[in-house]
Amino acid sequence: MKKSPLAMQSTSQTQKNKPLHEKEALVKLLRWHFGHAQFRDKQLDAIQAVLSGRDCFCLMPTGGGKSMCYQIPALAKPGIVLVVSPLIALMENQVIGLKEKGIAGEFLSSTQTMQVKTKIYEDLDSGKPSLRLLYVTPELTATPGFMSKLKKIHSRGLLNLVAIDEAHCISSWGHDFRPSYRKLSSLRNYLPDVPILALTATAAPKVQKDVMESLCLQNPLVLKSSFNRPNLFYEVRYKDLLDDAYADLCSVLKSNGDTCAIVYCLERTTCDELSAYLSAGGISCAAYHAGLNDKARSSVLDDWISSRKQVVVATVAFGLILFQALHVYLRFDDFLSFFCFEHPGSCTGIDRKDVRLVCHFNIPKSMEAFYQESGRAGRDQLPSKSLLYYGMDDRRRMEFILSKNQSKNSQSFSTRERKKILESFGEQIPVSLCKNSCDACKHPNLLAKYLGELTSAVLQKNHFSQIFISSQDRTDGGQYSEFWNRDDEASGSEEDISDCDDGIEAVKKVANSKLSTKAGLNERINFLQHAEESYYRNKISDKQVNKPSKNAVSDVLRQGSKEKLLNALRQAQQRLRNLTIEFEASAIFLENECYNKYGKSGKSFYYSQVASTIRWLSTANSIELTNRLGIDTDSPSVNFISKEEPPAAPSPSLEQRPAQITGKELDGSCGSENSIGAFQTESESPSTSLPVIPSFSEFVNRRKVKDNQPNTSCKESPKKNFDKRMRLQ
Ligand SMILES: Nc1ncnc2c1ncn2[C@@H]1O[C@H](COP(=O)(O)OP(=O)(O)OP(=O)(O)O)[C@@H](O)[C@H]1O
Ligand SMILES: [Mg+2]
Repeated sequence: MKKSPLAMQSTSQTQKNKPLHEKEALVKLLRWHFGHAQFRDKQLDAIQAVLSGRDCFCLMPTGGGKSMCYQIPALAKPGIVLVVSPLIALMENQVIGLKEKGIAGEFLSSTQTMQVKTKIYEDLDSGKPSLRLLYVTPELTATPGFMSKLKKIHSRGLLNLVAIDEAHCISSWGHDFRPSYRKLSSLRNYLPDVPILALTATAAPKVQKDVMESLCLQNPLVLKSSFNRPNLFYEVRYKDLLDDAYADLCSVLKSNGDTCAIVYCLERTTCDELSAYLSAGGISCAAYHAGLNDKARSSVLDDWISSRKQVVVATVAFGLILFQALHVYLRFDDFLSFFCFEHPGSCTGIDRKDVRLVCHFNIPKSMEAFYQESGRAGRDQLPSKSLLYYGMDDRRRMEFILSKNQSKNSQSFSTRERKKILESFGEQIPVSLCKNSCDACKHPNLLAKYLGELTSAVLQKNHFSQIFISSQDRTDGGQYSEFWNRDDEASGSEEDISDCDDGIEAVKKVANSKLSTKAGLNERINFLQHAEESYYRNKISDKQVNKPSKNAVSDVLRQGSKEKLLNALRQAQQRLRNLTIEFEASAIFLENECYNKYGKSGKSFYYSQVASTIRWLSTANSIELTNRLGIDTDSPSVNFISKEEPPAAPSPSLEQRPAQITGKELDGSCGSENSIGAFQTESESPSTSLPVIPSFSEFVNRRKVKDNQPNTSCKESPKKNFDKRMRLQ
């Protein structure tokens, strides 16, 4: 609704030594032009400071009302306020808003026609410009032509203020550095007595200092509102614990009813896929990213702003690179295309007041970006929500991108988001300030449960992507263990432990696999052992265990393992000669055992059990083997060719384990001593049930017992012992 500007107080007011503009006159302007009853926190202080000619640095939360701090001064006295803004779209957005209120505002940018620009310049040169606010990009202020026009306006005493919006872009410490903003430091040289107002919503203390120094602010009034957005509820959901994050988001949007929402994604492809999925689920939504042509983008924006579309699924460019802005930042395109996501930028100013939900479907690149983007919600100060989907894969990807981009590490978004956000801007707050407006405060137990499950899931997925097979002294004397990461393991299913022609050789081959981690062997053994124990302690809920994940043991893998076990059994028969068993049935039996014990816990454990079994087969003597396979002779899967009841092997007492190999065993006779690797859990004596292959923990514990035994004989190192067996083969 257009209104004529209120009659401005003449400068004669200053003769009465009254502050140039008293509060009630300014409140009148606020009510008359913008319809707001009162100034918000710090707005009046900033306005009065700049009207009195003082520099001001103003830190206000997203949606806090920073624009008012320069729009009111433009109405309070004749002349022009110059506003420097990083985005053409933001400038256009504000100028449209001003014109609707009858306030003469314009913006200058490379996207305008010469005709429009000429008209603006003529007004500026007229000596009595009608313009009150002129928005420009930092690039334009750096051009000599524009600066000479500005100096002319200034020489006529018509330049009242230079406002720099999104001032954090000046600082390279900021999350949104714009090199062109650095040029603004020359403004002070050319316009020494014009007050400068720097405004931002996201600036940590270091950035604040950098901004004030770069702009050469003189004794500025520093106003810092709390970054807190009390009307925002922060929630984190963990993708690694969800069956389907897409479906989860769809149900969240549906439960929100027909409210307006923004969903931020890292990449265009995710935008398109997610938008299509949500549309198919009945959500009125559209994708928005720089891959759309200008026409498509402006229609998506119009539909969303006019509520024809409920949800926009956008790359972080949404508040940043709208169709016009692209022309200004074109040079960034090559940078963008490399990361195939939009210009990482402060998602400023898209001023739709009633955004009730902002969802980050991928983790944002920094806390500042998260704050800016989540700040698009609830700009009318009504209760709104910020929902972040946190996934380990997303985090790894973001860290890769940031490492390429030499930026700060991506933040870990876990709990107490509000507290973390405010602290990242240097604002210490008591947890009580949150007043249950984040999931950590509102549902602490639920969150603790999720984090526990997430830890186990991540351990199983990420740290168990390494498989521990056994430890041998390295041929070069160093210590190593057979850790290899999941990729090897996956590729290893063709050429790993027993695909070589000799099981022992195969174990050696695996044993020589290079380390994939830097930690020492013992630390890794301990780590893996604790992880295995804690895994079984906080067993992931059935839903998770049964969840088909890429770590599941597939039939193909099981078939491969059975073949390996079959090979190992054949090699044992060659070694022991007098062993007559049904190989196929025995291999199936042993593989079943591995699967029954570890199949549900994922590939890592299952593989290590198969490997342990193969290692055992390569060292067990006939008695142990027949015991292992023969006690349960009724079992359909195990039939012995030899009919006589195999003698039950005496259960080796603990101190004998692991026994040394004796010459007798090596010639295949069934010595009563144990052979290396013949572990049995003390709870099982051969007569009652099969000797079990030690679990990883048992294997480690036995190793520790052995390592701690007094060195009564010059024990052969497993390596030497290993070679001896090789020679005797
Ligand atoms: N004193 C006030 N009373 C009520 N509403 C206000 C007041 N000042 C500003 N607003 C409204 O608050 C909303 C956000 O204002 P503005 O766009 O200036 O915020 P901002 O601080 O620039 O946010 P951002 O950091 O996201 O750019 C606008 O809709 C504006 O009309
Ligand atoms: Mg703003």
